[in-house]
Amino acid sequence: APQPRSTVNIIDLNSSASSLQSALSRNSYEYIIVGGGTAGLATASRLAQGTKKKSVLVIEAGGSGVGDDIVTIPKNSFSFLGTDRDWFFEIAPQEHAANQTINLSQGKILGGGSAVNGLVYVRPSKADIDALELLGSDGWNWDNLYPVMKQAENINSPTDEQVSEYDIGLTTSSLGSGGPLQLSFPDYIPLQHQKLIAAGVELGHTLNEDSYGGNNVGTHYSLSTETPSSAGATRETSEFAYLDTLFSSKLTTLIHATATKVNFKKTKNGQAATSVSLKGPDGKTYTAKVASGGEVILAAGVVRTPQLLELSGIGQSDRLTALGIKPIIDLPGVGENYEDHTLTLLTYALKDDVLSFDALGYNATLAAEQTALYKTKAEGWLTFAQAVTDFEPIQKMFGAEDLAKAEELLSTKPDSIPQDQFDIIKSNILNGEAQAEYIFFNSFSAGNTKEANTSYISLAITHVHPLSRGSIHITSTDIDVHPLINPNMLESEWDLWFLAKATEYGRKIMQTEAMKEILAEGEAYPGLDVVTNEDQWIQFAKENVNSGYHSVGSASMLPREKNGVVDNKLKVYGTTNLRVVDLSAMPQLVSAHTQPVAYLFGEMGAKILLEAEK
Ligand SMILES: Cc1cc2nc3c(=O)[nH]c(=O)nc-3n(C[C@H](O)[C@H](O)[C@H](O)COP(=O)(O)OP(=O)(O)OC[C@H]3O[C@@H](n4cnc5c(N)ncnc54)[C@H](O)[C@@H]3O)c2cc1C
Repeated sequence: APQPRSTVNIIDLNSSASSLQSALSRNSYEYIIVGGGTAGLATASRLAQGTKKKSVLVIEAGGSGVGDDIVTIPKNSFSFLGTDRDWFFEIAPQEHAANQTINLSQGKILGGGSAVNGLVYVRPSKADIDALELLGSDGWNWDNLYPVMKQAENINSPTDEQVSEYDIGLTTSSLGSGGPLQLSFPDYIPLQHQKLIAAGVELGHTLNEDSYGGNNVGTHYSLSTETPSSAGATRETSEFAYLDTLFSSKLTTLIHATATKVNFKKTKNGQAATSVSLKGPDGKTYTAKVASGGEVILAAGVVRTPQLLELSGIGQSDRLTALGIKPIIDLPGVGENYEDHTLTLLTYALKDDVLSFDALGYNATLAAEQTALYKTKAEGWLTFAQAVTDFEPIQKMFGAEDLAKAEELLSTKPDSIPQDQFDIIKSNILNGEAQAEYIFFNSFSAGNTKEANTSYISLAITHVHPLSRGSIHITSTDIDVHPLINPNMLESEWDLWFLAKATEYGRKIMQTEAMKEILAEGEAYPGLDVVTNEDQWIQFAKENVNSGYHSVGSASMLPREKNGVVDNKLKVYGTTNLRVVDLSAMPQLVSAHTQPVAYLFGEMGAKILLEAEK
């Protein structure tokens, strides 16, 4: 059960900066975790519970999500955009995508991405996980990591009512039980989302009721990171799941505290982290000291972990020197090998009697009813964020001509991807692993022809294994200046063509008999007569590509000679005691949403550190 907040040791620098100053000057910490996000809090809580040492400190730039409706109500996912829980990142103009600049909001809050994301909880495939070992990280394979993924989880099986109302099938034994992270199905699943399963089946997709066991291909109901209605139907974040349940008095968490640099001393075994500099809301700099034998663990996310490494003198020496930073470790991989899922959206109006979240905006009675239902019984529309996903391989999506074209495009390695990553992805594509994901956003989410009093739905089409690789680098020594974020979207010809074809296939899904039962005539965006041939779909993909908010790779776990930044113990090359546990260490994207991988890395970080104590 969650601990009462008064027992969880959180120091808010907004209100207690002066007491912190004295606490930090008196104490040093065996483990300092920079970033209290998805992976960071999993590592911190597990470490604090298991360590024989005395103290664990978390430094988080944002505040707490407790009592915050934007965080806790599942329906409000994505409502953090543009609020003070948002880092406001933006991707640099994308040369291969019509020079678009693209939003890359990320959570600036305890829980990080887990506090603001779409709540989708889906498992990567066995092949995605085995790729880690193939890329050079011994021991990082499905057989070893599947139990670690399960250790994070507590599956709440669908209730009898949910099974009978929605026909939910799920192999629950493929999920963990007894872990801190509550997973469940929302009380309410809109009809249009249910139809996505029927549409897939109509097109010959596999109905996969065991998508958590290593094979994720097919259409299925998928779990959300939320508690069941019987426990309030609130979002699970790493704050609520880990910090509030795996209680340890050894753990101190600073909020509204921004780490600015890790400081080192040279030893015969490499650079040793001695302290972390941080900045409070008052602009003052504080120092958190690392105790003898202690470790610093970076968990600041895919954008800000490489930023901190570079600001601390670890990265491409020339780049650092040019900015006036003294390089202490020349590590060319820092900020490289970065990628994100690419995504397009198609929008459709629903028939008059089928309603989406848009109706909450034009029907005040419905909005009031649903709010009351949620507040009193934890039921109804507000419990819902997502519940259906469909992951498809090219063999299900394409006819013979397109399959031949795919083989032809894959005969040449694109420039930015290393050969071994390319070989793995290519063989997965040809072996029938999922390459495109289809989900609905339950509202008008793209286009400019929104009619009043009309409910819409948008189909999101994601390319899950892009080949293009980009980079994230600082351009300033100021922690508050965002790094230059360039995923290099659609650089590879395969990425562009596949995203275009997968989007076109999305329209096919929307033209099934199952969809005709709920959709109004036509297509609100882009329009059935606007995009009609392959060239137009390619242009559409270029001009409309979005980020899937699933960034990885900017401080990759790879061999050093392959541009790696951390080894298979998540330790930064050239250091004795600096680790990375967030998704910057994940070297390659998966055919899944990424929070389960962040929890996996968080759990692995603690496991590795606790084993090192033995
Ligand atoms: C809008 C959105 C929707 C998404 N939807 C889904 C979904 O439905 N399902 C899914 O599986 N995944 C989803 N994701 C992706 C998933 O949430 C992320 O991949 C995952 O949370 C990343 O975890 P992380 O630990 O690497 O980083 P984060 O969780 O982002 O944690 C980084 C933390 O570090 C803090 N921080 C950064 N810099 C500093 C600093 N200098 N000092 C102190 N603290 C710092 C940040 O505030 C943050 O709390 C979504 C992401 C977003 C942004």
